Amino acid sequence: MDTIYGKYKGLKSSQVKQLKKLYHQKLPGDVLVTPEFAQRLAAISTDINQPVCTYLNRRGQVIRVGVGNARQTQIPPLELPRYGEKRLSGIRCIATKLKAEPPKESSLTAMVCQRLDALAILTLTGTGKLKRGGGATGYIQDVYLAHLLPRSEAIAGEQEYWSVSESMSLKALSEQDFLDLVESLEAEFEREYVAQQVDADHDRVVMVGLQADKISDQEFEDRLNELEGLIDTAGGEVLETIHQKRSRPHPRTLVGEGKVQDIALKVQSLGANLVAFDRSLSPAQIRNLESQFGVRVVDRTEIILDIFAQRAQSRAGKLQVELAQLEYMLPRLVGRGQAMSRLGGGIGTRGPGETKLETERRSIQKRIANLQRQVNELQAHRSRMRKQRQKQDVPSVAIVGYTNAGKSTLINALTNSEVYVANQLFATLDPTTRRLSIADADTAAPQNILLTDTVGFIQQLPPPLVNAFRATLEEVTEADALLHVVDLSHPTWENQIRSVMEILGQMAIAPGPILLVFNKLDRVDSDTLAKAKDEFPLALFISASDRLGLETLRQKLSLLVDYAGVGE
Ligand SMILES: Nc1nc2c(ncn2[C@@H]2O[C@H](COP(=O)(O)OP(=O)(O)OP(=O)(O)O)[C@@H](O)[C@H]2O)c(=O)[nH]1
Ligand SMILES: [Mg+2]
Repeated sequence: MDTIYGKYKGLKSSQVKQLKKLYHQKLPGDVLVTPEFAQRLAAISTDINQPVCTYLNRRGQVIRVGVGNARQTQIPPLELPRYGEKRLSGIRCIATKLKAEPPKESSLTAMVCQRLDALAILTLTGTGKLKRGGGATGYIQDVYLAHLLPRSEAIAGEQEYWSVSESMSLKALSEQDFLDLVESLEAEFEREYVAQQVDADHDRVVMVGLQADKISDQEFEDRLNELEGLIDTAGGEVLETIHQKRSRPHPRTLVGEGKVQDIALKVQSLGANLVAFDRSLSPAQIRNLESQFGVRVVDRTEIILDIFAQRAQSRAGKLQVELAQLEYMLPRLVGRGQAMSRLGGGIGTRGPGETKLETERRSIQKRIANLQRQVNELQAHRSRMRKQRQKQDVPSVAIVGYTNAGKSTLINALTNSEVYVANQLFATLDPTTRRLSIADADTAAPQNILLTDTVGFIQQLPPPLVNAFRATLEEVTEADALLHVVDLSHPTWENQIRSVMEILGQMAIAPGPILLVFNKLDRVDSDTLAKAKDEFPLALFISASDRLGLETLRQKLSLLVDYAGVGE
């Protein structure tokens, strides 16, 4: 109870003692601050020639004393007694300021991030008188009172997220009806919260991108657009995008300290419940960021995993997704566990909490081993099926490509099937194989081939997914030949080709011959078409949905399997 926070090093022990004594003060519950407390705080602050912040709960108890401004002494959200956009945190800050000027934006931001009941700023005169018996007078010049604004008011008034009073007297401040202020604010927050819940069946997301040196502005923008698409597919709504250029990521929080504050402010002011990063975050980074934002933090991998989890239909699909999720989760268990035990709070929870965590970890490891075994069985089963097909000498062709390229549309168009097609990322998770009859290139005799539609690729495919989906991906590597479908109407089609080739290159078994097929021709302008034809003279150009160029594709398919050396 007598820790002094902030920059108190170099203070005399008598001064530290004075600061610690502030913890013994108790104010009446219904006043913001008493003149006596304010003057005494100002006297200490004047003595040490530094700003001092005190944090009080609604019972009038001092719960934190810190040397420095409101930003430097702030309480991390997870350590606040209560936290959530529905209410205020129940803590107010009484702060001194050496210069006679209104509070700075960084202090106000800190107030928003902590959802403080109020922030009172006392500016100093630089002198004053100590009275006998410990009282003080004359230390305070101007007083400002700041508090959060309900969102509707902030938007209507095109103001910031806070309101700051004109300078007032200490007497006026101490006569403020404090309880009335916080109660009316909270009623408004509650109303907004309920209104928001009504149409909130989705996550409200603040998206964060970090632009490294080597990435061009265009590439960065494309990546963020893709992340927004992923969030949208996962069922979230991006309320705001924040980015930062930085040559080296910050080890603890990825983005810099100032940006962390910006993000926290946005989270609070927009009522977001999720922050999504366009990067992989380490378990420690997630932990640090969550404690600053007070809401869940996810990285790109977790979003992709979430989409896969929502999409998985078959037993095999669910199995592989669960495996990927657990593999991703295991190293992160420690962090979330600590956050949780802190929420549970207090003496006695820590020991058993850790033990429980250890048990949990072991049971997850067991489950992973179990799932691995099942995936191995699946892999063996698929491999037996393939062997059988090979015995029958039916050539197989797998359709691969970036997600949303039109692979499923193509297999439907070629084989009159009804594989699920949607303008979503990762619409297909489970491979589907269909028989296709084509005319042999040489003899014109009818020939059967097997066409397999598979899961789409994406740049930087998360490693746990690659591992978990190896049974599915083997359908690709074990096929006699590949059709690589590219959405030529997509602005980043060239990068998408590169990403797909990279992923294919990383597979254990080298794929057979690849036929490049540019799709969505109906939506492509002539310049792009000319460019693609120039760069890829051997490619085919089709529109799967408009059934354009499919006849040529059938002919080429026959040549392709001939070339692959099967089915003769
Ligand atoms: N304009 C146009 N749209 C197409 C064409 N082919 C597919 N689409 C659309 O593109 C979207 C994605 O098609 P899918 O066939 O589901 O793509 P996919 O490659 O299977 O995607 P994933 O399974 O998610 O990896 C759908 O909205 C299709 O209607 C085309 O030739 N032209
Ligand atoms: Mg598909």
